[in-house]
Amino acid sequence: MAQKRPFNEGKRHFKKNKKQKSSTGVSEGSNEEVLLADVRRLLQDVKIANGSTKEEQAEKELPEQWTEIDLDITEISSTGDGLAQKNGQVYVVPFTAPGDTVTAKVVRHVLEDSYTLTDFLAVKTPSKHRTEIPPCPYFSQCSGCQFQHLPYSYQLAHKREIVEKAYTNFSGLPAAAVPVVGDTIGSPLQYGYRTKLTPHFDGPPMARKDRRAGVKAIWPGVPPIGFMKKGTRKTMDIEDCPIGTEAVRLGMKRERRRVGEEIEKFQRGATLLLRESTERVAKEGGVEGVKSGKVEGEDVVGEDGGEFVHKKTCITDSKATSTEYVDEFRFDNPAGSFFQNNNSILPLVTQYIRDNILAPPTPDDSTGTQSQPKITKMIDAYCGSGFFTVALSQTFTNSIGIDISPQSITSATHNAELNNLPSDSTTFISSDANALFAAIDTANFPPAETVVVIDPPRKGCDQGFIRQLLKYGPARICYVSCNVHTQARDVGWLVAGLEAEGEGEDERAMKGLYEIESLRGFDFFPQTGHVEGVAVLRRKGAEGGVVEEKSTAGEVQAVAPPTHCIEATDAGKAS
Ligand SMILES: C[S@@+](CC[C@H](N)C(=O)[O-])C[C@H]1O[C@@H](n2cnc3c(N)ncnc32)[C@H](O)[C@@H]1O
Repeated sequence: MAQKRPFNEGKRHFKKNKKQKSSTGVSEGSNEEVLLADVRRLLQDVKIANGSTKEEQAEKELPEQWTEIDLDITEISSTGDGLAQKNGQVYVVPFTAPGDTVTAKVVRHVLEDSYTLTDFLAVKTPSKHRTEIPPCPYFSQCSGCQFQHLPYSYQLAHKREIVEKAYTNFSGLPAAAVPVVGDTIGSPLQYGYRTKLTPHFDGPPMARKDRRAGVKAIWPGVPPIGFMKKGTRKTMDIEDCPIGTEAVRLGMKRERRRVGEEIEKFQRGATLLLRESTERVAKEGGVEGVKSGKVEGEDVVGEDGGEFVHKKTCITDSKATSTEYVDEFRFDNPAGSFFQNNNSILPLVTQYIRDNILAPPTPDDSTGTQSQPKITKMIDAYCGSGFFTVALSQTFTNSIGIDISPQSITSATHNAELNNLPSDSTTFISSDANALFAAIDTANFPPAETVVVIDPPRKGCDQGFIRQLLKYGPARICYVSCNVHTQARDVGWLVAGLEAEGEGEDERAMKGLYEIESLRGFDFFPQTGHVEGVAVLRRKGAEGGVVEEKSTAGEVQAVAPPTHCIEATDAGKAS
């Protein structure tokens, strides 16, 4: 059993956790930061429950590294790992459930933050929540999916709690400013949903100078091809991944075989791309449909797509074009570039946004008439290849999208054309999101008639963007995010406001103009600890700050170019 050693005995036995708090004191939404918030709250609860003092906790003894320890799991953290508390220390144990008693191996104590990372070894007494038999043989080793032992309803309830905690821990808002978080919307497919997987393999051991000198790599055999082993930097050999779509799983088998046969051609490790692509074939005209199987040497999966048959294949060339359909809309992209990875849930997300961003205007009490104009314009910030612009196009008379990647803007422009969106009402800007507001013509996009959809990368928006958004003051904001922690931080800024900065910045405009109307998670990634957050914000009106029809974000310029796309260099000068 575990040997004991005194806490913090002088020498640091375990590697210090380098990535700690953000230098700005503001959440960066990192795993460490999110875990730490859960650890602190759990320790606080324990302290309140047993009245222990800081000094008493400092007396605690910790087991030696690599020893085994039995633990009672009480909750799952927002990072997806189980948490147990023993003698004032929190133990983080992956692949567990609240109510489990498990044996774990001590990997690393994070002394300054009172938690310990462990490896899961075995269940001694199972939790009543542990009802599912994980279909994946790599469960409890692969870092990909932690929740296969939990029923889906439990996963959804847990993800609701993640959203709730994110707003408690990172928004800085009082509880009264955050609405009750709605139930998480589940994914229609809970396995077989991922349209993209990127397994990888490591290169052979080789001196750096030999590699630089171009010495040919010697492979001792075919290396493991797969995903990271949980808690390590080692790649596990993974033959199959049941969260991938059928076409992607077939592609995985084919690519593994190819790499095995051609390993000598590789000079170093590589990441493999597996991206599903769909061809729609009409059912009429004598075409019966496409059966799954080999067609001209290629693996094809035939699926019923309503009026159509969907021929699904797996693309491995990152520059080749992959096609996806969401409702009646078609999206073409370079296979290696960003597109949402769970096609099955996308129609639910776009329908939800449609239903929620156009909620009826509030009636004017004195006259009984509608006091706010109808929203008819959309700005799609961080638009990628135009998914939201295109999928929501029928709801708006004018849309404009912005993305920092010129390649994404080329795809967005192409996707608008593919879906017959007129170029005078749908435009895209290739630039940093911060350039957006200088390019907006408030005559074409009056704030009171405009919704801004925001879907940034995991790190969220920066304050510069939020500042400009507050100055512009659209009637509604719909914030979609793959990191609910940075989303909570940014929504906190929009609701509570920011300090006015420098001379000339309108203090009123920096006041919180917004209230959160609705908030919930969408389960884009079943079986994993991730949740996509969708927050809908409403401008409060005159009492919340300025309500101006003119942007103060910079020079106002017309945005009505003859084509869909405005080049980055022209972002502020569109005319
Ligand atoms: C999560 S993706 C969303 C894409 C798109 N909304 C979709 O659903 O396909 C985030 C996008 O933000 C873009 N991006 C990252 N930093 C940016 C910035 N500073 N300004 C504008 N776009 C940015 C990326 O190129 C990427 O396309």
